[in-house]
Amino acid sequence: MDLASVDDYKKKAWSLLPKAPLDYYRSGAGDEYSLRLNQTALNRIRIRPKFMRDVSKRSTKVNILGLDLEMPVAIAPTAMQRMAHPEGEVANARAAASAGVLFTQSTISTSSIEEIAEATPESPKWFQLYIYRDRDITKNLIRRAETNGFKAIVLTVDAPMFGLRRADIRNKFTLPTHLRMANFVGEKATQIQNTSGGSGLMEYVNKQFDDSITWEDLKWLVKFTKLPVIAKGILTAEDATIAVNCGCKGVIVSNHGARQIDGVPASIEALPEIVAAVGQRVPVMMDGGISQGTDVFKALALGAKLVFIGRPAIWGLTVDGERGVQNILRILKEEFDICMAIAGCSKVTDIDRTFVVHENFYSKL
Ligand SMILES: Cc1cc2nc3c(=O)[nH]c(=O)nc-3n(C[C@H](O)[C@H](O)[C@H](O)COP(=O)(O)O)c2cc1C
Ligand SMILES: CCCCCCC(=O)C(=O)O
Repeated sequence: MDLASVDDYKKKAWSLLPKAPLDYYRSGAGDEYSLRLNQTALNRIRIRPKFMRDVSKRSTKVNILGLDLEMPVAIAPTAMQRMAHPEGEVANARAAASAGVLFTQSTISTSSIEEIAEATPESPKWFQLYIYRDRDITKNLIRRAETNGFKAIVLTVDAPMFGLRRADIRNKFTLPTHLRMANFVGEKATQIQNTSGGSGLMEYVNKQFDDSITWEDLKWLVKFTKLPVIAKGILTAEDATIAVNCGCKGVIVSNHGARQIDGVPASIEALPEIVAAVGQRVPVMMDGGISQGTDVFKALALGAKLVFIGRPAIWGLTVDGERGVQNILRILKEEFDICMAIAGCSKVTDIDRTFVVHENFYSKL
């Protein structure tokens, strides 16, 4: 098998995608220091395996906010997936459904809420929300997610503005004309225009997204929707505590794939302080740099209940559509299961803080 790891899929996808979509998917903010850090920080964590523990019967299953999931890996919301494959988000959601994992749909999708619901009526899915200046647009998205079987609203809190993504500026990035922002048919928010000569998406976001939002808006959202609300993009204990006090039923530790501010910590670095702050009250989840089963294990050992993958699913989608994402999920599940077994864990709840140390631990030797 020549595609045996997420990294194999990444390399293949990079060779297939045209420059502008590849740069959009791949890149991070600024000099991309935090982008590299998302993975190097994971590599600085060492697993402390504990042997001879009868791991003959194992399960990778978890339950998150009432959802039974085959493994603690979910699909993160990523925008505009039809640039990667003609079936875009629909293929990604179908792959998640067949693997029994959670799919999160982005507001900025090239497939609509209704298309995702029709393609995967029974499977677990959450809807990721950006708050638009036009509150009617925002309310309409929430109501459609509710009536179409989505089980939570994931409010992304780290995007009052678009991060400085130089590749998109250089490429004058815009959505190819055969694609559409599928959640906004007939509304002004459908179109990305590029009047600035820079990134069209940056222009769109800075025009449409509400940069005045505060925690009061989160409180409004918690009241407005009957679904649980989860805050995504949390990087500090302070914000995690506020989010939970505002009524969030979960938090996602994330630096947005390092696409918003360069110089922020890796998500895995921020995770422990957030687990310490709110981990007894709500599930703490994380994303950023997860590319192997051992990364999943490390995040869980540091207190995450669920991890998300963004780019890895896009690489799978690019290479082979629904089947490509299925393979990415299969690879991660196998790798996670093998890691659990050899480290001495039969079930996900066996994984705890004692299974990892920072590499500095060994420099004392
Ligand atoms: C191409 C791309 C598009 C994204 N679009 C969104 C989005 O629409 N909403 C959102 O909350 N996060 C978005 N993110 C961030 C992801 O949800 C997630 O936080 C990040 O990709 C995780 O890092 P990873 O790509 O290393 O797995 C996007 C990330 C990428 C790479
Ligand atoms: C930060 C707002 C960006 C909206 C577009 C989708 C997205 O989140 C991304 O990272 O790209």
